[in-house]
Amino acid sequence: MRLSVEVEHRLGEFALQAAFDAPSGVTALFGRSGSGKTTLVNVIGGLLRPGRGRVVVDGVVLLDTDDGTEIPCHRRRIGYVFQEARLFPHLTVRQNLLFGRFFAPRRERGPDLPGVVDLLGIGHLLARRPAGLSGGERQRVAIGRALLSKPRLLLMDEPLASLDAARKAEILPYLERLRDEAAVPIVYVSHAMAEVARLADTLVLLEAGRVIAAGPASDLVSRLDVARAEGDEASAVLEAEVIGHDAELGVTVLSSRAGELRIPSLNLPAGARSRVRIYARDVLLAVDPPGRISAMNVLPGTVSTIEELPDGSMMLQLDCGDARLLSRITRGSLRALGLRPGSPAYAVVKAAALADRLPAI
Ligand SMILES: Nc1ncnc2c1ncn2[C@@H]1O[C@H](COP(=O)(O)OP(=O)(O)OP(=O)(O)O)[C@@H](O)[C@H]1O
Repeated sequence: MRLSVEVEHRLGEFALQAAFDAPSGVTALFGRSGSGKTTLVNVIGGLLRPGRGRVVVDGVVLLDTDDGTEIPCHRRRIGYVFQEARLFPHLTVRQNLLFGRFFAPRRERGPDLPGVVDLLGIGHLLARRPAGLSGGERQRVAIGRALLSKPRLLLMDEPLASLDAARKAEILPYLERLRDEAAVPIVYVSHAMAEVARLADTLVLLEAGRVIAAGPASDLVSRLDVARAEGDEASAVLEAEVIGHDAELGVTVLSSRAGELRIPSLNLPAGARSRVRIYARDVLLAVDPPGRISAMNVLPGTVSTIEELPDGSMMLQLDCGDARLLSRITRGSLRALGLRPGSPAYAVVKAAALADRLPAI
């Protein structure tokens, strides 16, 4: 499956001129408020006809203004999940879910009610009405309803934005399951890097109506321009695989493109995949291999870029193995270490810094 989008559109003062291509999986549209994310989603979904545009999902042309192709919104087979769940208040959860199924083309393959209920963990809610659900539960039902319409694409516009931190944490693992188990591509709008780092396979960065970068999320998150915008939250994201556990040391060992990582024990079997988000503020640098040290992760690398941040601190990008890490240190530390682009250095990260960065399973 591939998603291909090209749009040119004016809205008053605002000009959207954006194009991107994405493979299957989760494609995050990421950018500040007003950068054009929702406008782009509305074009994909067919709620807005752009001045010029082409939208192709899995080889099916949904829109091509050049040759006049325009499949109407209700026939695009696109599932929507908005910031608020928008469930029918007078219907039970089961009836809300079945409402989604009502729109599913009979001949198409897709998830069934028991499969969706199991995927989203909403079996115990089926007889309830939306008013009796938490915000996170409501969103899970809204996702289930969208999935049961057998969409060829799921559009999620800031689905977690109206939830508090605890509800976000509760729902994220379900979104991960959705990504990993349901064969539906997802376009996910967000301006929260924490969500993007956890969920996105592809990242499309929007700024003032333009795509400033698009590509694999793990490569883009650690780019300096992204890091600059993220400030204290700047990070690198590594895809990792569990190699094993050391019960005595209380750690789980993961392999990643940057090298082996040790993190506090995780309840995952060997071979399981996980993502690790490493914040620039948690990465210390050493010129020589540190000797006796409490930090469990020492990753050799080479400094590739150094940049001063607006607050006077320094952001260094480090090539470690096949991956890129970020480290934020003071100007004084940089001077003391004498690091320059091309200098070898060791990235030092304590295991505990990686503890709460992992998906709860
Ligand atoms: N009908 C309209 N007329 C004029 N300008 C509009 C109209 N609708 C949206 N805009 C402008 O287009 C720009 C992009 O809006 P859009 O909603 O796509 O941004 P966004 O990235 O989704 O923002 P947010 O994260 O706040 O939802 C904004 O500057 C907005 O003010």
